[in-house]
Amino acid sequence: MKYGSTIAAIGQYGDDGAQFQCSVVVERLNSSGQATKRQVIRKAAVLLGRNEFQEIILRVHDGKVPQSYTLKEFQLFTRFVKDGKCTVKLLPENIQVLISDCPPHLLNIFLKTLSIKHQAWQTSKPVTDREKLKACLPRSFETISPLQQKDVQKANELRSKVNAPVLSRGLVVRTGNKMTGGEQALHPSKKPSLSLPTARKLNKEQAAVLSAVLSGKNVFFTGSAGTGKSFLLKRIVGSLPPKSTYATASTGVAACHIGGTTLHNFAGIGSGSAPLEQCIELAQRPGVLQHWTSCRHLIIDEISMVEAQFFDKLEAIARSLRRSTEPFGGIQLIVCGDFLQLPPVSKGKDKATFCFQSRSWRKCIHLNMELTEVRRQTDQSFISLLQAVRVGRVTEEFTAKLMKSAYHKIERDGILATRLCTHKDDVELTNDNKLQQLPGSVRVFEAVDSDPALVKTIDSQSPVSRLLQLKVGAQVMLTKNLDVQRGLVNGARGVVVDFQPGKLGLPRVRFLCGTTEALKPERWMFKAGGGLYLSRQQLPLKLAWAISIHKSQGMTLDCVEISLARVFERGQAYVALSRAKSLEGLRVMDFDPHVVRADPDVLHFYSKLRKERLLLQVSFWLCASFVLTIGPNVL
Ligand SMILES: Nc1ncnc2c1ncn2[C@@H]1O[C@H](COP(=O)(O)OP(=O)(O)OP(=O)(O)O)[C@@H](O)[C@H]1O
Ligand SMILES: [Mg+2]
Repeated sequence: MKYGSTIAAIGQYGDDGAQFQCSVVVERLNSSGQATKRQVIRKAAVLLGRNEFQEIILRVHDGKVPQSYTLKEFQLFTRFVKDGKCTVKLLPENIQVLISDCPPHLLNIFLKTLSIKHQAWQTSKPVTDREKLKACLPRSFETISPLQQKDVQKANELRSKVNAPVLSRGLVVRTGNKMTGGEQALHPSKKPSLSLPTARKLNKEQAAVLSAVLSGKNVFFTGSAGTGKSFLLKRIVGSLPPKSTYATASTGVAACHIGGTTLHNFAGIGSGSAPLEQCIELAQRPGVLQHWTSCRHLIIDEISMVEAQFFDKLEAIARSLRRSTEPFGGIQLIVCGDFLQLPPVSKGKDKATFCFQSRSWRKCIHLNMELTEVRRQTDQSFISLLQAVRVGRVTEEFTAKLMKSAYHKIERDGILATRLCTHKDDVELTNDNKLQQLPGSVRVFEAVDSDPALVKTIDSQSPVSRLLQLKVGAQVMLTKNLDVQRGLVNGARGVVVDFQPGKLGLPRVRFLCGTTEALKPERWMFKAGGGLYLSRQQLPLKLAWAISIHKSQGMTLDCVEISLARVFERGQAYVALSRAKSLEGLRVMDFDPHVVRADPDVLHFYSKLRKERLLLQVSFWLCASFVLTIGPNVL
C-alpha cells in the first residue's frame, strides 16, 4: 500500500487496528538500556502487516523510507494507551519504538490485534532461517487482516496449552507495574481467555457523523435525548490525536461523561464577562495560552447551555491568539447537544441567548447533522411521547399516560426511585434527611485528591464528592461505567446491603440489574488549566434519593420519580422525563401539561435549518448516499 493512500485511509476509516498516524521515536539501546541512536518521526504511519513467511511485521513509514521490524520476541508497554502512547520493545534487536499522539481508540484496537494475532501465530510451526533461504520467496508486505473469531480461538488454544518456555520467546505486556496478556499466561491459574474487542459499535448515523468529523469539517450534531450524542462524542475523542484534541462540555458533569474538562476551564477567561481585550490577556496566561495554540480539534458537549456572548468571545480570542483570520482561528469545531434541552443559565432578568444566535455561529459551523435513532428507550410509544414533550406539544393521550404514571410502583428489591428535583436545595435536604432517618451508624469515605489545595476545582468537575456518607439501606447511584455487559453502568441504581469486614469496610451494593457488587475506589482524571492533571480517588457512588434536573442532564436513569410543580425553565420537563429508560420506570407525581414548554427561538432555528435543507437527518442522508461535499460556502 502506498504511503499517501495509507494516510488518506487512516484519516477517514482506519478503524481495523492495522494502521494509524502518530508520532514515533525509534531508539537503539545499548546493553545497559541507554539510547545510542534516536530517530524522531513527527508524522509517521504505523502499519501492522505480514511478510512472505506470514510473520508479523511492524512497519513505520516516515513518508519516504519504510522501516520494518519483525515481531517475534517483544515487550509492550501499555500503561498510557488512554493518552495515545505505548512502546514496543524488540528484545533481540534491543530497539524500542515509542508511539505517541495516536488516537487512543485506534491504539487500543491495534494493541489487541497485535497481541491476539501474535499469540495465534505462535500456534503455527516456525520457519527456520535455513528454510527461509531455501524458499527463495520475493520479499512482500501485506497489511494484516482485521481480527476474527478464529484468531481469538487459536490464541486461546495456545493459552490453555502453553507453558513458560514457549511464551518466554513471545510477547510480554506491561501495564505499569502490573502485567497482562502474554505474561499472565506464565501462571496458568491466572490466564483470562481472550475475546474480540467489545467496544460497542456505532450505528450508521453515528458512523456517518464520525466520518464527517474525520474529514476535517466543523460539525454541529444534534438529536433528541438518548440518540447517543455523548456516546458518539467519546468515540470521536478516541479517534483524534490526543495532543491537539480538547474534549469539553458546558457543565462539569457532562464533561466527566466524555472524559474531558469544562469549556470554561479550557478557555481560562473566568466567566467571560470581562471586555474582550481583558479576556485575551487572561487567555495568554502561561498554561492557558498553550490550550489555545496547541488545539486543533475542539469538542463541546451540551452546547445548549453555552451562552452566545461567551461563544463569540471564544471565537474572537482564538483568532487573536492564533493570529488567524479563519473562524475560530482555524480550530476544527465538533459541537453537540440538543437546544430543546436546558438553555444557558440566565444572568439577571434577561433571557440568555443561545449559541446559535451568536454572531459567529454560522461562519463557524460547516455541517449540521441530526441523529434520529433513540437508543436510551426502546418502547416506541414512550419515544413518541417524549418527542411530543420535546417540542412542547403534549396531546390529551400523552397527558393521561403521564398522569397515570403517578400510580406506578417502581420500587424493587428495596431500591427506591430517584427523585429528580427542579431546585438544588431540595436535593441536599432530601438526601441528608433520608440518610439520617436510616438506623445504624454512618460510614464516611474520604476521597484522595491529587492536590488537596485545588479541591474546589476538583469538586466542580468530579461526579463524586470528597466525603461520601453511607449507611446500610442508603439509596445510591453508580457514577462510572464499571462493566457494561453486567449492567454496572453510570447511573445504575442500587442500595447498600452491607459493608465488608476489615479496615476499609467497602460497601456492597445490590443493583436493579440483580448484581450485588463490592465497590472499590476508582480514579477520575481531570485536566485543569496549565496542562495540569488533577485526580480524585473515591468510591464510584453518590446518594440517589434525589438529584437535580440540571445535574441529570446527559444521564440515563433506571427508575425516576419527578415532581414538575416548580419547573422554571424551558426544556426542563423534557430533560427530566427523558432520563427514564421506560415509562414503567417513571413516576410523575403531579403532571400538568402547562409545565412542558419548548423555546420558540429553538423551534424556529430547527425548522429554518430544515427548510433550508441544512439540517441533515443522517438516516435520510445515508439512504440518499449523500456525499459529504457541503462546506461553509453553502451556509
Ligand atoms: N451505538 C450504540 N451502541 C450501544 N449503546 C448506545 C449506542 N449509542 C448510544 N448508546 C446508549 O444509549 C444511551 C443514550 O446515549 P447518550 O447518553 O450518548 O445519548 P445523548 O444523545 O447524549 O442523550 P442526552 O441528550 O440526554 O445527553 C446510553 O446508555 C448509551 O450507552
Ligand atoms: Mg449527552
